[in-house]
Amino acid sequence: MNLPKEFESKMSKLLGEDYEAFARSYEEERAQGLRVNTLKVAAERLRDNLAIELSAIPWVREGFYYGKEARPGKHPYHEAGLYYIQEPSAMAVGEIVDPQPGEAVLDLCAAPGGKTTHLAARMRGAGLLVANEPHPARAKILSQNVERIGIRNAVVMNEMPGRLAERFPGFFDRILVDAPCSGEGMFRKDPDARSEWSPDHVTLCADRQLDILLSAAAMLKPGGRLVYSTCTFSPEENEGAISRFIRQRSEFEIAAAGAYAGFDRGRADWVPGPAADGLEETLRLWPHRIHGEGHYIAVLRSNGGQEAPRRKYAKTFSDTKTLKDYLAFCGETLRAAPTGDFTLFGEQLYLLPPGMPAMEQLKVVRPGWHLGTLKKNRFEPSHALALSLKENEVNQSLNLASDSSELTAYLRGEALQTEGTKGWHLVLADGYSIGWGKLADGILKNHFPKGLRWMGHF
Ligand SMILES: C[S@@+](CC[C@H](N)C(=O)[O-])C[C@H]1O[C@@H](n2cnc3c(N)ncnc32)[C@H](O)[C@@H]1O
Repeated sequence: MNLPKEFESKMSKLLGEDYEAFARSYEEERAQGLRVNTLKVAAERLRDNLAIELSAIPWVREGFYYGKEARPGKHPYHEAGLYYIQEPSAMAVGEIVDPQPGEAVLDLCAAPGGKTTHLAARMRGAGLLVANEPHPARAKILSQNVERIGIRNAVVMNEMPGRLAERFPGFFDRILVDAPCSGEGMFRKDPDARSEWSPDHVTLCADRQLDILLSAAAMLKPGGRLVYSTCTFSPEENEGAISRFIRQRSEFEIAAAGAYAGFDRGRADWVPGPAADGLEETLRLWPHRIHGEGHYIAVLRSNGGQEAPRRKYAKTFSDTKTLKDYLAFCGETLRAAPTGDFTLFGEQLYLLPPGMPAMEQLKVVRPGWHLGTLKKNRFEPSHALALSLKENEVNQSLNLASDSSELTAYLRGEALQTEGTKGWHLVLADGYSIGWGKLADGILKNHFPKGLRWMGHF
């Protein structure tokens, strides 16, 4: 593989006798992984049911390697959100953030959503997860992944970290900064990272990382946990960024990130400038030591900072007049109506996660659990609602085998012939929700979203 020359000589100086093994790893096949969405299915169960050979990734209990011939992205279970395809080393980050149900958690650089979807599964639908991504097109992809994975308690935003810091001082229990970086750890996977690399780009990334960390710090509760990760090797962006940050925010200290077989320790001796205490508690993941790409992970704990001021909560409503058609839909279709703090964006009805602060003047892509559209005199359920429901939560469903021609026809957008009660039916693949259909006179009208439909190449 053609690597930038200056990168090679820098790594050779840093790694010394390890450099040869490191360089050889670029000639090897990269690892491919999927992480089971435990909001929907237990890891062992998916492993038993998916006709793809999976082997355990040692550092994450719901993560598996799959072989290079397998195409898990083209399986109905992927459409049903039963797993997220994620680079194996990246799965260590969610494991180390370790969010708990009921907490307020921020994923500040979140697209396309690998870590967001991991954090959500660990939160088990309880608490508030804010997933933010400043790049608009990437924020949209993040939002689609939140939908597919069936997350009910996430708000997706499209803001710069500084704007969020003004609005959420001292608010979050845990924050993840999975920072934009020079991507040296992804050279095997991503040719663009190779062609964009330069020493100046490394410096630019390091300065931006410091800015993002300072914004994140302002949003953390006293005693909160801030996890910083990159997919690069450069000390400037890793131990260096952490050291510069702690010099500016002395109430932070490095906390132990844990010990995992094959993971190395951070290197204080590589820091350009004064090094923070405790860098040996941070983690370096090397492609020549584990079956995964390069990563760096640091855990920071705040021992001071700002208490959250009293805040304004997001505007909600609960009048049954506005909700009439929604409640009628729930009565017919669902065993229990989702209730809580409702909000309307145009005619789109959402349930806010509990404790969500006011969002005025912020760019919000998804303000919570999307229930559907309040049309004139009727309610149309959303794809997000379908993907977050289980078979035992609906009155009518149509369960199709994942390898059946009926399911393929459904995923292509075709209507299906079936008998049953008139009205909305949750369509399932082997018992896992995949979309809506509306039945009348023996024909199930297809409500699988047009943009997701399977075309000829499947
Ligand atoms: C490493 S990627 C995040 C990957 C994501 N966490 C995941 O697991 O799927 C970094 C993200 O940060 C975003 N980003 C770029 N500049 C940023 C900034 N100034 N503040 C926050 N995020 C930024 C990028 O657009 C990119 O989506």
